Amino acid sequence: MADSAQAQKLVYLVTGGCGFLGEHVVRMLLQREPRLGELRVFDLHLGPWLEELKTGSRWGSLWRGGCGRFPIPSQAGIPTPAVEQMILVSVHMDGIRPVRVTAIQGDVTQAHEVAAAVAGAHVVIHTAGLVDVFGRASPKIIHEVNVQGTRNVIEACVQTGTRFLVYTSSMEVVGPNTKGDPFYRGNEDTPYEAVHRHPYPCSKALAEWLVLEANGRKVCGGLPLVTCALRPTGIYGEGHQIMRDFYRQGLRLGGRLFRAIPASVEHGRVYVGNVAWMHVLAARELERRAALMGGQVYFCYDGSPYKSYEDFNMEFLGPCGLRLVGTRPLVPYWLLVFLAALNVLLQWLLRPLLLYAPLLNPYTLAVANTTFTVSTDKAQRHFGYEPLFSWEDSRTRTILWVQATGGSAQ
Ligand SMILES: NC(=O)C1=CN([C@@H]2O[C@H](COP(=O)(O)OP(=O)(O)OC[C@H]3O[C@@H](n4cnc5c(N)ncnc54)[C@H](O)[C@@H]3O)[C@@H](O)[C@H]2O)C=CC1
Ligand SMILES: C[C@H](CCCC(C)(C)O)[C@H]1CC[C@H]2[C@@H]3[C@H](O)CC4=CC(=O)CC[C@]4(C)[C@H]3CC[C@]12C
Repeated sequence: MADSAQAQKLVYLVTGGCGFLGEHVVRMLLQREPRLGELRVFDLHLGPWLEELKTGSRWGSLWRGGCGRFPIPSQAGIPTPAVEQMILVSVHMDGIRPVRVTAIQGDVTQAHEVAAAVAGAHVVIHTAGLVDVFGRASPKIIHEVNVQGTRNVIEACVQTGTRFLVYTSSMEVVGPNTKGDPFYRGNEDTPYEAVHRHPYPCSKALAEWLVLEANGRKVCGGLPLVTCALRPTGIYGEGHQIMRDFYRQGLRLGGRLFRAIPASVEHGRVYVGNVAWMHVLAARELERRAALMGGQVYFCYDGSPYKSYEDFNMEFLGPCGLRLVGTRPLVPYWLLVFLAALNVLLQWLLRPLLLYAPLLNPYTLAVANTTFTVSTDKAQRHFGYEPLFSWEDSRTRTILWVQATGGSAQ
């Protein structure tokens, strides 16, 4: 990748580009990546928001320009997945410039679809994943999407000559572990016994390992692949479905939520805009700092305060009119453990009839009830990451989003 913005226009691919985080990564690239020439947005479900980009009708106006539907040519005989292209004029930080946005409806578990999307890309940001800790999907599907999907992305890079891969990992790769050991303000080198049983963290850990292992592999053309993995803590912000679920639950309960977790348990959280910014920066710096960044992991963090999961949510839900009842948990912990186990049983019994997947289960209870916070400057030292959004900004943006969409079906 060349240094000047004029010298080379780069092709970026964002897998999972229509998800909660992926959408923010896409928008961040359009706003803040001066060398962006083409942006490929790959997702199983494209959703309506890409269309809305053209009119700028969601989260502020970014866009002007036209759109056309036409197939991209099949690369090296590989059949292409469903593709829509838009030539858009992005209002970038440093001026107005054309960017080709290519929406690709595809499945990361299908190697040929991934290869077609990756061919010709300079950088891949792989955020696609199945985020399920509620038992909605089977362990097999979680493994297929998160592990086999990641393997397909790596192999596609190797086959097609794409050299730079940023992977969205998770704090869950480290913990909380099955013993519930606290991880207090830890960094990437803090010793911690990472032991998992749940399919989601197991799959993320395996996928992260694949990505890091692939660093240095020769891609088509003979140059080495450069990879790194970012490990966000619990992400919040515009588009966070669980936050909206809690808001709606609070409204149903007459404007109240009931404390279940002690206020002393700290749970790490990070604003989605800062997670997106960290991805954009990491992707940008991977070539220049390949020796330093290649094969590395980075916790993804910002200035969000260390609080319990519920107290943190109240930073947004409070200004939206909800109240958290109780300074201490209202039900004893043993009862929560019992209810969580009961939910597992009910999920199993009801499975032939319906999908019962409540928020409370033994895994989510353990995660919410175990201190896990990070404090590190590794990303700052390695590629100059500083949060783009202050805590006040992040909070305001999230509150406005909850207020705007909390009661609607959006
Ligand atoms: N939400 C959170 O708190 C955290 C999320 N992460 C990671 O961040 C990434 C993004 O997560 P979110 O945006 O929260 O989830 P999300 O569910 O909103 O986004 C994931 C996207 O991947 C797409 N996808 C799923 N299966 C696919 C497949 N087979 N082929 C192509 N696309 C597929 C989905 O359609 C969705 O748009 C995931 O890899 C997740 O593991 C990491 C840490 C915390
Ligand atoms: C749903 C949980 C809160 C329920 C509280 C209860 C049991 C009292 O009703 C959420 C608590 C912690 C969340 C997880 C955490 O933020 C880390 C995550 C990282 C990821 O990579 C994916 C999402 C998640 C597992 C996140 C999921 C919801 C919680 C378990």
